[in-house]
Amino acid sequence: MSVRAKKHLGQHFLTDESIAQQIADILSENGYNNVLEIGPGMGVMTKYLLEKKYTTHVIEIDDESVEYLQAHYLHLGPRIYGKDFLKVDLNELFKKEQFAIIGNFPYNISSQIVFKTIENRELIPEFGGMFQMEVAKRICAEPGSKTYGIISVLTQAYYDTEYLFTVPPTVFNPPPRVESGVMVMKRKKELFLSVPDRLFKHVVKTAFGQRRKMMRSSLKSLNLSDELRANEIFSKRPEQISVQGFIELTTLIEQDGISNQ
Ligand SMILES: C[S@@+](CC[C@H](N)C(=O)[O-])C[C@H]1O[C@@H](n2cnc3c(N)ncnc32)[C@H](O)[C@@H]1O
Repeated sequence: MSVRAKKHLGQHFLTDESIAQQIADILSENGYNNVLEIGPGMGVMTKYLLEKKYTTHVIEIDDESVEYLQAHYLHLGPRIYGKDFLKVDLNELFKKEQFAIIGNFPYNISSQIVFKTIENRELIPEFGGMFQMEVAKRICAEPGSKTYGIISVLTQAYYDTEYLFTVPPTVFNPPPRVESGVMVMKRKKELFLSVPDRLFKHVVKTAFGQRRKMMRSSLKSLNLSDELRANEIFSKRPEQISVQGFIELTTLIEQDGISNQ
């Protein structure tokens, strides 16, 4: 028995055991006793996770895969949840204990997985696995590069990210149309920014909404004072501004808002 791949669930099963093992090995195993695998499918990575010292939890939306996992792996002790990762309450699932996330993620909900991780960062010190290569590279991109954008800044504000290696479509069944990339992120010491998350997110999204323009025009809708708009950061384009630069900019905008009231 094997699981029939369902396109709407982003199911591309990894067929190369050594890559599955390499991905299972990317977590540091420090500072937590639990690991949550998102989308285990037929468990190609799960069996390597089960050899580690932590408790392995897996969450899978597809009933057929859940049945397969129960039949083949239940005796090895994973906690299996037949649920949608995007809908589950992680605090309730882990009773406020720290856990790492790993997976060969469903590519159709990649950014949502990353954003949910950031929202729950107090629980999640480490996150690693495989995305569509372009998404993995965007998450890890540095300022000045073509791929540097909203997801790079919003992730790197809270996590240090590292792109590890590229995986070709030929090692999946069915093969995806694009290459895949494996990356890892480690939570920064400071869990909270010195500015409100919502304002930071709004500034970053507004700035990259018009990525070719200078900040002076892309942030026009924020009604900033002329004095602030004269600051040299406003003559830059968003891709030239570091994560720290965006935090400083948000501080200035917050103060400007206060002094404008
Ligand atoms: C790219 S496949 C990887 C399967 C397996 N880990 C492997 O490497 O062969 C992604 C898996 O995520 C599951 N999935 C899709 N959406 C999900 C969601 N919202 N919550 C949990 N699992 C999901 C799919 O059913 C599928 O098994």
